[in-house]
Formats: sequence, C-alpha cells, structure tokens
Amino acid sequence: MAKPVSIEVWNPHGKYRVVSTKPMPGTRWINLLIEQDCRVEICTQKKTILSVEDIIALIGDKCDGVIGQLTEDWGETLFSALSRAGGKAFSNMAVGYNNVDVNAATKYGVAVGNTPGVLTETTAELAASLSVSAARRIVEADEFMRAGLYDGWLPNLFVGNLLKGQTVGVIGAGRIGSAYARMMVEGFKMNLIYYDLYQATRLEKFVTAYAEFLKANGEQPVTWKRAASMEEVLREADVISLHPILDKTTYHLVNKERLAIMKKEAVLVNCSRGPVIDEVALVEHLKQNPMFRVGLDVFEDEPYMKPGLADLKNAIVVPHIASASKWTREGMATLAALNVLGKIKGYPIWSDPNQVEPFLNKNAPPPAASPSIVNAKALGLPVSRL
Ligand SMILES: NC(=O)c1ccc[n+]([C@@H]2O[C@H](COP(=O)([O-])OP(=O)(O)OC[C@H]3O[C@@H](n4cnc5c(N)ncnc54)[C@H](O)[C@@H]3O)[C@@H](O)[C@H]2O)c1
Ligand SMILES: O=C(O)[C@H](O)CO
Repeated sequence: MAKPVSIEVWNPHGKYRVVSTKPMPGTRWINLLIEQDCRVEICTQKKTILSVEDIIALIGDKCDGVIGQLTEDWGETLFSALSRAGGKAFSNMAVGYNNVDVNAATKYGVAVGNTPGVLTETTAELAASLSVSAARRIVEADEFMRAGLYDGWLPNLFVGNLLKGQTVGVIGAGRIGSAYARMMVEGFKMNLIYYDLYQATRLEKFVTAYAEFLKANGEQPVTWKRAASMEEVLREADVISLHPILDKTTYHLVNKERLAIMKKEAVLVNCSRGPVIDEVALVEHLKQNPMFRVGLDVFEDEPYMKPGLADLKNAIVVPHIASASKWTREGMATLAALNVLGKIKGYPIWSDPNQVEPFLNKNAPPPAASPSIVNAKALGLPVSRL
C-alpha cells in the first residue's frame, strides 16, 4: 500500500509526533505520552505484518519516535527514514530485538528500546505449561474427548511422563530461562541441568536452598548442574526448554545431529525464537520418534509452520503467545512508550533494565528515565542516578 489509510490520532496538537505501528493493550501508555505533549498516532490498518514501505509511509516527513513490533524489519532503510524525519527513538514492544539492526540505528543516532523484565514470569509460565501439556499429552487427550472417542477408562489411555524426579534442562538461563527453571524445580521437584555462556548464580543458590529445604523435610533433595556443553544438557535432560536470544551463535542450535542425541521420550519446548531450532529436522525427528514430544510457541518461518508439523500428534503448537497476559502486554506497551518518550525528552537511561517495577506502578508517575535502551552505551547516553 502507498500510505496506511487507517490511523487513530490522540492529542492532535501535541508537540512531539510518536507513531505506534500497532494498537497496543491498555491506555496508560497513550496517556503517559499525551501528558508529555505528544501527538500519538496509532496505525489501525487491518494488516498483521507491516512492510518496510508501509512503515516509511507511517513515519512521514516529521516523526520524533516510533513504537514497533517484532514482526517488522527495522534495518538501514527504516532508521534512515526515521532519522530524516527528525526521529531520535525507536522501541520494540518486545524484549527480543533480533528484528532490529542496532548498528544501523546507532549510525543514525536512533536509540533502540526493548521491554525486559515485565514478561519474564508470563513467558516462563507458558514454557512450563507447554512442558506439562507435552509430557502429559493434554492436547491429544482434549482432541480425543471432543471427537467423542472416549468410551471409558483404560489402563493405557494417554499414558505420558511423570516430571517429578526427572531432569529439566534449560538452554539460556537468563531472565526467562531461570524463572522457568525455578518453576519446574520447585513446582515438580525436578533436578536441573543448564547451559549458558554465563553462570546463573542466583538460580544455583535457589536450587541449593530448595534442596536443603526438601532434605530438612525428609524428602529427596533436588540437584543442579551447570553443563560444560549444550550436548550434555541434551543427553541428560528429560524436558528441555530453550531460552537464549536469537543471534548467529544460536541459529539452528537444535539441529539433526543434536536431536539425535536426545532421549527418545524427551520433551522439547521452544519459547525463544523459531530459528533456534532447525524445524525441518525437527519434523523428521518427530515422525521417526513418536514418543518424543514438543511444545512450540515460535516457528522458523513465522507465521508459517514447516510442512508436516501441523499433522503431528506429538507436537503442540501455539501462535507466539508466551508473553500474552494482560498485565504483561500492558506493561510492555508502557515500557516501549517510555523508552521513546525518555529519549525525546532527553532523560537518562534507567540503571537496571531488570528492575522495571517503578515504571509499571499505575498509582505513581514513572521515573524520568528510559527503562531499557540497548544501544545506550554506543550512543553515549547518560545513566540515571535515581
Ligand atoms: N515467545 C515469546 O513470546 C517470547 C517472550 C519473551 C522473550 N522471548 C525470547 O526469549 C529471549 C530471552 O529473553 P530473556 O529476557 O530471558 O533474555 P536474557 O538476555 O535474560 O537471557 C538470554 C540468555 O541466553 C544466553 N545465551 C546467549 N547466547 C547463548 C548461547 N549461544 N548458548 C547458550 N546461552 C546463550 C545469555 O547468556 C542469556 O543468559 C528473548 O531474546 C526473546 O527472543 C520470547
Ligand atoms: O521477545 C519478546 O518479547 C516476545 O517474543 C514477545 O513477547
């Protein structure tokens, strides 16, 4: 399309023009921008994924900042267009920013925001849900029931895997991976093995303390181990959940060779980014190993699935909804708006992007800072002392 036809405008006489490429949940983010003299334009075009051309049309001749989505290709073309329009800030409404060329943004002096912290537990909860659903075959059983096939209890009906006492493997034990690990260890009394480039000290301390608690109560204590390689996790774990960022080092991290070393009845969950798994190899592996199960929130060619995946009973597939709780999505919108606002107003950068609660308190004005700007250092932006 030449120009998006459908735009909702708030506070038309505002001094700063901020564009959101999508309607976002809640109204707090809009109000916070309006209170600071922003004219807010929201693209309401009925098109799920906007093209680069669509977004150039939205940016127009004068635009101070844009709130965008992970489905959009924020590279050289868009950052040069934003810079020409006088724009200083862009924020993804997401923690992941593999759709953004941060170097290009930095070259044009544009700050790039993301939304960490507010989605950690929500995303970990979905990974835990997929783990349990796959291990206990919940979706298969639901389909069976609705199809009217249930004609009485049977000893062999939908037998799955018990989680208690098994080993959960986490690849990428950052914010979300660690939250997921805690849920599985504490909730299901699973042992933990994890692989990350960095030591997850707080997670290790948590599992150690929980093991002591169990022991003191006369129960079998859980164990933990930091693996020296990803292969060690794949070989030893019964349930494996992927939580790394997507970059060159994690593209096709799970491939044909690595699938082959996993247990035949393992559960694999992906709530990170689709290309972390070689999905063609996964489809083949699922066909060859009917007791191997997956729970997928993300896909290599999103929104599409690789041929054959949708037909497999040992795959649970959901449409990238891991962060989809009301509180989280409203919080993500707020953080994205405040990232953009902070740069427009010349505020400093919040010192700890993992501690974003002060920005989410609806009963108090947010701190005068941008919650999370990933190229703050490269742009030489000052850090808040608040
Ligand atoms: N499905 C969803 O809706 C959804 C929601 C939120 C986040 N995500 C994805 O999850 C990712 C992680 O989010 P987070 O907040 O936990 O980020 P984070 O930065 O706290 O954690 C990522 C971890 O991955 C580790 N890592 C990086 N490269 C690695 C490698 N090669 N091998 C092993 N570990 C590696 C990092 O050291 C870090 O600990 C995001 O970047 C995003 O892509 C998806
Ligand atoms: O990276 C993210 O934040 C997700 O994929 C959407 O919540």
